[in-house]
Amino acid sequence: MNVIEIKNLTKYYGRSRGITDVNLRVEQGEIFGFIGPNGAGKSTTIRTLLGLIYPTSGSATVFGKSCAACPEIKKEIGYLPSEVFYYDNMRVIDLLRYSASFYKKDCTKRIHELADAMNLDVHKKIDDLSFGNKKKVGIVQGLLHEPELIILDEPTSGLDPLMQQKFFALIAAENQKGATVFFSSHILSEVQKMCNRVAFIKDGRIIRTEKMSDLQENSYKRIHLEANGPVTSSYFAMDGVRDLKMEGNTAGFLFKGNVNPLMQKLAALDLRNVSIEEPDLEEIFLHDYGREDRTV
Ligand SMILES: Nc1ncnc2c1ncn2[C@@H]1O[C@H](COP(=O)(O)OP(=O)(O)OP(=O)(O)O)[C@@H](O)[C@H]1O
Repeated sequence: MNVIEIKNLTKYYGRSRGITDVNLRVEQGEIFGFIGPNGAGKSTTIRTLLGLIYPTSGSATVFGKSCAACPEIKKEIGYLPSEVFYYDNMRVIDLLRYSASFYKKDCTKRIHELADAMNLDVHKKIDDLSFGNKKKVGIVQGLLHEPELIILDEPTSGLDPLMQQKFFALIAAENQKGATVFFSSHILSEVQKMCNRVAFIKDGRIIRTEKMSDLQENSYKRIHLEANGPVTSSYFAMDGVRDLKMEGNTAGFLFKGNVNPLMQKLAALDLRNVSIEEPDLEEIFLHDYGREDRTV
């Protein structure tokens, strides 16, 4: 079953483009990544799914119900916005109890489990929390009712690396229990760790939807090396190397494919330093996808 189904969705804010002709489906139990640069249309898509804004044309459904016509579907969604704003005078626990009061179940136990998992002191006043701790309040608030669909919009901004790990473990556990996750981000590595499939959005349009396993096999890595002597291009004359740039004792290039033959060749160099980086989004857009449309 498709938990999310978006068909030919277009949203204009007055005359300015939000998203154009977006098509997406997210199946039950998936962790689906939604990735794109600033202004691409991620939040617009999410706000439409939550029924906070209405499509100019096309449709969006969650659990088979129209997002525009059925505001009650919000109760089945756990939403973590990219930025959280609260009444500063409240205590964390009071805010969380207030949020829980919108659901027809007792969320007390889950509130404390989540707060413990995220090292959040629920007895503090919100005013006294750091940005990262406020973000944790948002995480607990989004998950306390054990939603069947979790929508995350840039969820890790403001969390330190340890908390990011804890957060991802929480989301993975919710997914294991059956929750479907829609995960919007502009950080590819974050999405790569978690997701089964990913859609790329740029300038309001989906330019590609890809299984994560295919993406990892097919994407270029950026390799930089510095040798103790001059480097010649013969070391890099092999399939999978492109955009080779050499200067003195250094070389930089993109590589796709089996790394073993490359490493064997490079082992002949007297290397001072080497780095292998995952490509950033722009590189993936530029080198792997261009501007073609393709979906799986
Ligand atoms: N309320 C609004 N009024 C007018 N234009 C808007 C509004 N909200 C978004 N837009 C425009 O819609 C486009 C998509 O914006 P959106 O916020 O959905 O992108 P995003 O991918 O979430 O970006 P970011 O990563 O920066 O949050 C942008 O061109 C933006 O300027």
